Amino acid sequence: MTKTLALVAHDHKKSELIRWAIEHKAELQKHRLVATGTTGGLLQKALTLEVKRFQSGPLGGDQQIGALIAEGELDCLIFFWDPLNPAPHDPDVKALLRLCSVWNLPVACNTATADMLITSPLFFEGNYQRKMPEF
Ligand SMILES: O=C(CO)COP(=O)(O)O
Repeated sequence: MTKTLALVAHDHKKSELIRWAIEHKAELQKHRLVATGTTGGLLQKALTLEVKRFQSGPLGGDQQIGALIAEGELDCLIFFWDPLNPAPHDPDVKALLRLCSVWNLPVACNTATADMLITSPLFFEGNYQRKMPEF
C-alpha cells in the first residue's frame, strides 16, 4: 500500500540520511516522498526519484510538514535532527516532533529506528491503521 513519507535531516545529519535512503531505495520508491527543501534536493539527486520539496527547514519547511500531519496526509516521518548543534528554528523542530506525538504518527529520528520502520511488514505491507487520537 502506497504511503506518504516525509524525509528531513539537519545539515550534520544529511549524509547519514542520504546513505540510509540509498540503502532502502527499493522500498522508498514504492511510496510518495516529501522533504524539506535542501534535504529533498539531495535525495532527488541521490535516488533519482521524484521528491516533493517544501521550503527549507529554517524558512518554514518543518511547519509545512507539520501541516500535512494535521491534515491527515502523512503516514511516516524520518527526521534525523541534530542533537549536537543548535538550530535557529528549534521551535519549529519541536513543534514538528510534538505533532507526531499528538497524531500518533510513526517517526524515526535515527538510522536504527528508521531501519525498523522501513522494514516493518506491519506498517508497509499489512493493513495496519494507526490508532487515531480522539479529541
Ligand atoms: O532544517 C531542517 C529541518 O528542521 C531541514 O531543512 P533542509 O532540508 O532545507 O536543510
